[in-house]
Amino acid sequence: MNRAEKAALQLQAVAVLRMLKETRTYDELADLTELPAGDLNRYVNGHVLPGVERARQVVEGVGREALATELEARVMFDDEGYVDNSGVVFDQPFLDLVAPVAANAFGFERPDVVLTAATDGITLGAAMASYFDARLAYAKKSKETAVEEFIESRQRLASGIELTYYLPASALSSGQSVLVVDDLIRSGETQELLLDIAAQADADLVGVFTLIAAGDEGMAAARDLTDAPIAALATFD
Ligand SMILES: O=P(O)(O)OC[C@H]1O[C@H](OP(=O)(O)OP(=O)(O)O)[C@H](O)[C@@H]1O
Ligand SMILES: Nc1ncnc2[nH]cnc12
Repeated sequence: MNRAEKAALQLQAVAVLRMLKETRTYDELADLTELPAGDLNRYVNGHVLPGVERARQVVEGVGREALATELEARVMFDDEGYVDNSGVVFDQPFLDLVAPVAANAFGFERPDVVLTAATDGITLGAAMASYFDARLAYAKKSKETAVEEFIESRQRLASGIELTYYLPASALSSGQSVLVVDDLIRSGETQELLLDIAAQADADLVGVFTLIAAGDEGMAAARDLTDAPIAALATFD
């Protein structure tokens, strides 16, 4: 890890601690993190930065668990099992915290491109792309005006409806490394289309990350399509 990467990790830990502090006293934060309350106060107020090892523990351990708990509290299911995740995907600062935690906890390599599906994947995709200093590409259900060449992927869903995603061909090139992300994986149909687009582009898949796995069907479908790591921040039955 070079100096800049260490500094970034230390600042991420401070951001995680500040998020946790919003709903906790310093004593509660000390219990949760097993760090002294006085030190935590100095980190949260920006007077001192946590050391690199402490920062790593906060980001990988406490950060991941706390973000998963926060995510679970914000996601609503209706009577038919549909997910309302607007409390998460509309909150860019929250997603900006998820990105480093997910990247560190699940060990994704830095990609050249983060690929997602419009619409709800875009804010997570932007957070991940910004964290990795990578480009963001999002496939859409319609063709962008004035773009001439697309990579497109179509499949007939279980419902009989056909779903097509289009990505401007210039957004993903042969040999580029790509991390596929989305807010939700349920049936896995969207993942199949995104992974097919990555394969058509001849890109190298470094992994798949979703905020929410609703059941295992979609995660299993994605696992069948790649050996790259596949991770969810939270899983719901
Ligand atoms: O695993 P699956 O069953 O494919 O479901 C997951 C997909 O469903 C949602 O998008 P949706 O198709 O509702 O489009 P939207 O983001 O435009 O709402 C979500 O953002 C994922 O992309
Ligand atoms: N909001 C949603 N909830 C559950 N499954 C979905 N598949 C696509 N959108 C969904």
